[in-house]
Amino acid sequence: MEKVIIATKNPGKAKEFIRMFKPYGIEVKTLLDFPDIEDIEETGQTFEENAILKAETVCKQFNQMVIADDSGLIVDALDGRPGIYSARYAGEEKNDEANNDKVLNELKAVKEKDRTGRFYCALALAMPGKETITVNGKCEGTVLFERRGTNGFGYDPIFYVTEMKKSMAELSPEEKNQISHRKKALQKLEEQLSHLFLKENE
Ligand SMILES: O=c1[nH]c(=O)c2ncn([C@@H]3O[C@H](COP(=O)(O)OP(=O)(O)OP(=O)(O)O)[C@@H](O)[C@H]3O)c2[nH]1
Ligand SMILES: [Mg+2]
Repeated sequence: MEKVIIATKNPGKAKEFIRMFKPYGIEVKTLLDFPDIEDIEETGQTFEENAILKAETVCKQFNQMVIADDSGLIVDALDGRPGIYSARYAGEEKNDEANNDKVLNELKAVKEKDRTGRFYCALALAMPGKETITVNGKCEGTVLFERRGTNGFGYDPIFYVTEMKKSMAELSPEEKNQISHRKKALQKLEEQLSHLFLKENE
């Protein structure tokens, strides 16, 4: 693979993908490079369905290999919410601060041991004339009682990563990219399609 379009308009995701693809020497463009492309309505009932929808729509428009990411935070005490509605949990305008406030508020009375959850990422790779491939990755943790850290985006400040003993927003970009749901999903894609992911010196 020489170049890939990531079908996202989320600047936080875009940054993470650009960094993750660096070692492969693969040219990455995102929809932030193509501001005229219209928003794709996420009408699916699952992360996978939405990722496929985004990847296939953009693949048709560009006739090129496209990866889409549909992701979100799943909180057990909230029956899986915000889930596929993570981006717009507190309203249509996609406000990270308001989303975090809403989750913290809903969990106000929930004890630490019951605040478990995970970030989930579904990736879909759409290729002209081929079957779309989907993979997923998860990152387990708990929801904090207040924000911690300033890195990352979205719910990162309120999500404590069990494996790292830090909030996601306290991790450096490199650290987050080693353990994130997004990285784990991309690793699975690489395992399935190793011939597309050769590093520059291989
Ligand atoms: O703290 C976070 N760290 C993460 O690593 C992360 N990954 C996803 N999310 C949340 O889930 C929504 C995705 O929704 P989503 O997949 O529809 O993306 P989006 O609408 O933001 O952009 P697009 O890719 O659709 O253009 C995002 O907006 C965030 O609220 C994350 N939050
Ligand atoms: Mg979206």
